[in-house]
Amino acid sequence: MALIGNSFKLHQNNSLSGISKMTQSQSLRVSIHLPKVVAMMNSNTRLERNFSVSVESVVNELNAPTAVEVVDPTSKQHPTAVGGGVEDVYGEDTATDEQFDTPWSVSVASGYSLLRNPRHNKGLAFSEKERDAHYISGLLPPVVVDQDLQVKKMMANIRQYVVPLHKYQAMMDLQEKNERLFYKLLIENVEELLPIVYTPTVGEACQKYGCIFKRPQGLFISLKDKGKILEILKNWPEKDIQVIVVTDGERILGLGDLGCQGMGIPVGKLSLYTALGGIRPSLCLPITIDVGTNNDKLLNDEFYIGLRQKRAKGQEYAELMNEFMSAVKQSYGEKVLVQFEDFANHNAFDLLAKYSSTHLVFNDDIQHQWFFRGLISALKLVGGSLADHRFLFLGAGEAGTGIAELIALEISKQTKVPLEETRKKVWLVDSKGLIIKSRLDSLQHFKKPWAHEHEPVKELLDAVKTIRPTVLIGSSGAGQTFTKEVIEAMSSLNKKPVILALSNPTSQSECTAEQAYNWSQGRAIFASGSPFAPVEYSGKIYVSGQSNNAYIFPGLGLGLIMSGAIHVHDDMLLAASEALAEQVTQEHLDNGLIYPPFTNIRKISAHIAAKVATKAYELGLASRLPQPENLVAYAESCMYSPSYRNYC
Ligand SMILES: NC(=O)C1=CN([C@@H]2O[C@H](COP(=O)(O)OP(=O)(O)OC[C@H]3O[C@@H](n4cnc5c(N)ncnc54)[C@H](OP(=O)(O)O)[C@@H]3O)[C@@H](O)[C@H]2O)C=CC1
Ligand SMILES: CC(=O)C(=O)O
Ligand SMILES: [Mg+2]
Repeated sequence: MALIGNSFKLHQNNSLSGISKMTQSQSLRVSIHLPKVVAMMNSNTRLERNFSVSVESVVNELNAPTAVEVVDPTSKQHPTAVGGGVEDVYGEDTATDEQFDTPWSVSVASGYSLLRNPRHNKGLAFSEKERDAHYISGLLPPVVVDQDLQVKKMMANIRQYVVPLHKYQAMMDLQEKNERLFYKLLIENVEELLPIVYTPTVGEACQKYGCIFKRPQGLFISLKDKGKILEILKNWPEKDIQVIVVTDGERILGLGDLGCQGMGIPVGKLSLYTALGGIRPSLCLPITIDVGTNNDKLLNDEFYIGLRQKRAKGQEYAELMNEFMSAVKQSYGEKVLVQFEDFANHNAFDLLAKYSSTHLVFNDDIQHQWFFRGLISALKLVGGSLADHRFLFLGAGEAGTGIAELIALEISKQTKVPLEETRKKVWLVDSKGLIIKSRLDSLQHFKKPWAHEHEPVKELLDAVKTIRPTVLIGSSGAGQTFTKEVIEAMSSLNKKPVILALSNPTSQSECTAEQAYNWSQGRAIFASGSPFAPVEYSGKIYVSGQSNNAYIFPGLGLGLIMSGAIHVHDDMLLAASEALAEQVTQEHLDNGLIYPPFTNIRKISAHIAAKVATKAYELGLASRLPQPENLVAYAESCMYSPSYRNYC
């Protein structure tokens, strides 16, 4: 909870600072969640004890009990109850009911510290009245500007940078200085800024995270914290967390093991939860679990910021993850959503399977229902039913086998042919070649269902020639593997070859848009994980789609939170992907786009959230009752708005 207006701060160790600057005439509002306080008083935990002391301290120190107003924010009369009025007791928009589970540490920002508080800082947009009321007159030049002008100015600044990483750094600086302006910029310029805060630039940011790290953007939990993870979670300033994105940094995009520097990924994903899905920033917590790294370059880099040891595995790894997952539940309750991100496949499948029954978890590197819908759109352009097509994947890991299974399941559903049979429509190539029966014994468990009868084939080009796929999907993390020969072979087999290069970032994309269109003489139906600029081929402009899970997880998260879902069910993921598919219009398809543009992503997210929530209610997995009548409208009303609040 934050209070604006007095030079006063309550610290977790019970001390008060700046109290002498207060006069009795200055009023101080302390807004608390009364039921929670009762719980706090009955408890012995560090922060909770502090709270009871804190309110007393405030009253005693001021010697003016009437100056402390204790407000029950659950009261209907409370001015900030819903939708964010002008008053901003919580320091941010308060749109969902969850708002009342506020943190109980009190921090009061004013004067110089207010300008350094990213959640409340408005920079030159503080009005004269606010400047007077909050002791910031003189700290800013006299001009007062509105937020729109600030957006215009920041965009001009960012556009001056030529190097994408410099744009990334400018965005991160902004996020650390003025959170609302950061989100307004991102929301209003999503097509331009998504490639900066997300793939591809976030990949380079992770590679250089050791050098660009400035201030905490999330929590680092390492092997050294074993036995203390619960305490570490308490060091994060927010106590009401609803979404965690966690990585252990072992498979960062297609860039491999970046150890502790993988932090850029949870930070980037969570900024999309807010910008694209409307989940308040304070509810989001990026976490990196540092169990070491097997990346020798990092281990030998004197500036590396993580543990300098090889990765822990086996029991040591499992115990740390287990403590983490328990601590998360104990700290934030059963309904905190944990998204596993960019774990290597030897851990990712097991973690998802293990915690699916006990926690609200999902992994968008494995669960690709959204992609499947894009594929259906692509096939509309080519013709034929799903069962008429043959699919070849380069890459048989989390993404490849996850998508392959969805395809086989859907063909089985449509044709009533058993799954074991429909899987034969799908072939996968890994680093050792085509996955076939004779390799069965040495295959990882997730590859085994894809081992079909065939002669050994080592190279992708030979696999294309012998399997004769209609759809080629890149999920290898290996850049430039769809060579000219491969795409020409696909084009000689198909009038309209479907080529989907999913690997991120751009450097790891199996081919570029330009290559796909040039080498197929403009006939390819192409989409990629990271965005490519439009391409001109033979006088025609080709705009390729971005096939990326960013379409789905922000809306999915919002739907889970607003329904109070207690488990992620596959049908909810399917509902999310159906909602996405509904947003693809005939006009998009006519332009070769199999996904809608990101420009309308908040609207898309509201639809996804509503479909997910509807499914949660249908399945009896929603805990937030009664069910709102119009879930799309409700989703929209829950969304975080980055507009400034009025502090007077
Ligand atoms: N667009 C999107 O939204 C998403 C994109 N991705 C991207 O997909 C890529 C793969 O991710 P994920 O499946 O999790 O990774 P995994 O590590 O689980 O799988 C990679 C697979 O690619 C194979 N492979 C690697 N290099 C080659 C090569 N040169 N030739 C043939 N096969 C190769 C590996 O073979 P082997 O098993 O033999 O080692 C493995 O089967 C990443 O780049 C990631 O960024 C992932 C999720 C979503
Ligand atoms: C997009 C994503 O999650 C990945 O490339 O891993
Ligand atoms: Mg990922």
